[in-house]
Amino acid sequence: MTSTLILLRHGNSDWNQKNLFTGWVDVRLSEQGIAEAKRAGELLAESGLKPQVLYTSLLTRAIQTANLALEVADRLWIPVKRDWRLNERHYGALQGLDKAETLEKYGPEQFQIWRRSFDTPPPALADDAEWSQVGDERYADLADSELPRTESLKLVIDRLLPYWESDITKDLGEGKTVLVTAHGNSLRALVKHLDGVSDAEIAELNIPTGIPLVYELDDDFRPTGPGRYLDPEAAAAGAAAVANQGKK
Ligand SMILES: Cc1ccc(S(=O)(=O)Nc2cc3c(c(O)c2O)C(=O)c2ccccc2C3=O)cc1
Repeated sequence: MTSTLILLRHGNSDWNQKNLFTGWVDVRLSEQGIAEAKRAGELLAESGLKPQVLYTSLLTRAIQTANLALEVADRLWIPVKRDWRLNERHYGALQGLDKAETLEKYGPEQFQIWRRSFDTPPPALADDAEWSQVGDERYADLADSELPRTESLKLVIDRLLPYWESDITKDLGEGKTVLVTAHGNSLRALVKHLDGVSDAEIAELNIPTGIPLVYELDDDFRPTGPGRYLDPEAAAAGAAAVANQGKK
């Protein structure tokens, strides 16, 4: 049975505005991000797509984005499943730092290594650090050994794909239209799997915020064609903006 998958990256957040590594720090959408989420709802409504189940991470910015978009699309009533395995990449000891602080603390060489690496995580965040998630109620069901203190993109993929296989594909297998509202790196992991992007190329893939990306999937949950953004022009501009962020 074929199915439709809609990926939606949360809108701009308060820490995006401050250009801070956010990761698992639970920040809210900025006013810009709220507007982006509402626009995503308009694009969904105009497309005629009708999400039948929602998956989100445990982070407020993704949950807000989904709620705002579904409210505009008049689909707030659909069932929702939330899981940590859709969370953003954990940025370890970089959480809460901006680019300048990171360069000052670790130096440009290490900065570039991390930035370009697929499987080298930043230093682990100490359990007593200001932006640690240790003791956060939303992760109470995780064994302490399961709670990340830092992640590489590879580790994000390693924890996300089992959830894709065990949960998300079940709804897709029933022919449902599934909306996944998540984060830049967790969605990169999904797109890498769907489009067969190489380890070397994935770090250069920038998914724009607030623009639904739609895949039609076959019986094996493989795309029947390329993913399509519901606003291709805005998506191209958004992806370029994310890429240019790194050139400042
Ligand atoms: C908070 C922040 C710091 C640096 C930038 S950037 O303009 O330099 N671009 C940038 C930087 C990085 C990264 C990035 O994607 C990026 O666009 C990373 O993915 C990354 C992953 C693990 C450790 C460090 C990095 C990283 O420094 C953007 C945002």
